[in-house]
Amino acid sequence: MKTGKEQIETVFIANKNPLLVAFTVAGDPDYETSLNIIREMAASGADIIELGLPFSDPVADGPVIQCADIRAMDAGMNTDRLFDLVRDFRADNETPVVILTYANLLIRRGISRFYADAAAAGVNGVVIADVPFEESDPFTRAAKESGIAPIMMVSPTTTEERITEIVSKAAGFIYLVAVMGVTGARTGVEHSAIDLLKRVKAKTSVPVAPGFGISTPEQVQEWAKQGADAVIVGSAIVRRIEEHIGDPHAIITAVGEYIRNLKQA
Ligand SMILES: O=P(O)(O)OC[C@@H](O)[C@@H](O)c1c[nH]c2ccccc12
Repeated sequence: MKTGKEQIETVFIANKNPLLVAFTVAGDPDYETSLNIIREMAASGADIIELGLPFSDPVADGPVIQCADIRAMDAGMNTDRLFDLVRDFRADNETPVVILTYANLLIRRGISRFYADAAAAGVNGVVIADVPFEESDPFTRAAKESGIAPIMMVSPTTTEERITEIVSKAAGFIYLVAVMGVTGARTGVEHSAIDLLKRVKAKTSVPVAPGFGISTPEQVQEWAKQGADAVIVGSAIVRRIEEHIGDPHAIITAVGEYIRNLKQA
């Protein structure tokens, strides 16, 4: 059987066009609707699902995802429930799942235990929003032991030297932070990010996926043209959930329609 990390690699190899990584906060607005949202994202063409494990102090997140974190926590989401959610999704779906969260939640559970439980639930990769490269070793090691891809981040301010070190530890894909600041939809594609994509790709064969501020089909097309291996879209999806709170059916329709639009691009 393939490890979680190998399943991510397989999806990249099987697709010539850039992949779509679709983010949502686990348990937003509630467990059942969230499960239906991730099923719909996969059915509408998302190649990888990125699930945010909500945290009380999400320093890298903008207002849209912060509010989603609060909705999900109020509805009872936590680490155990996250793994239940992945397990329920896995009952009939093989789309790779990457968890996005903050270091505190891994440390609180015990780093090894977090990765072992994640692997048992069917998680393929883990991104930690607030661990600098210098402190990433215990996480990367535990990820490796569990067959989970440690997804590493690079940003426009990362030095050449650091990029070299980061890509040497990376697996699954590399998360290219396309704009400085917090998560949230923006327009256009910054030159510094395109330049960063070229610099990272020159150093590694691990796929590179820009995220932060991507929301329009035009941006997706631009990234495809520039040679991105995937694009990551978060806040724009979460915004569609927020717009239809109280109407689960409308949430699913809006998310599905939006994903299909991006996928076409
Ligand atoms: O929301 P945006 O701008 O589309 O960016 C993707 C992002 O949502 C997702 O990958 C993410 C959500 N929270 C994060 C925290 C850090 C890094 C990345 C993330």
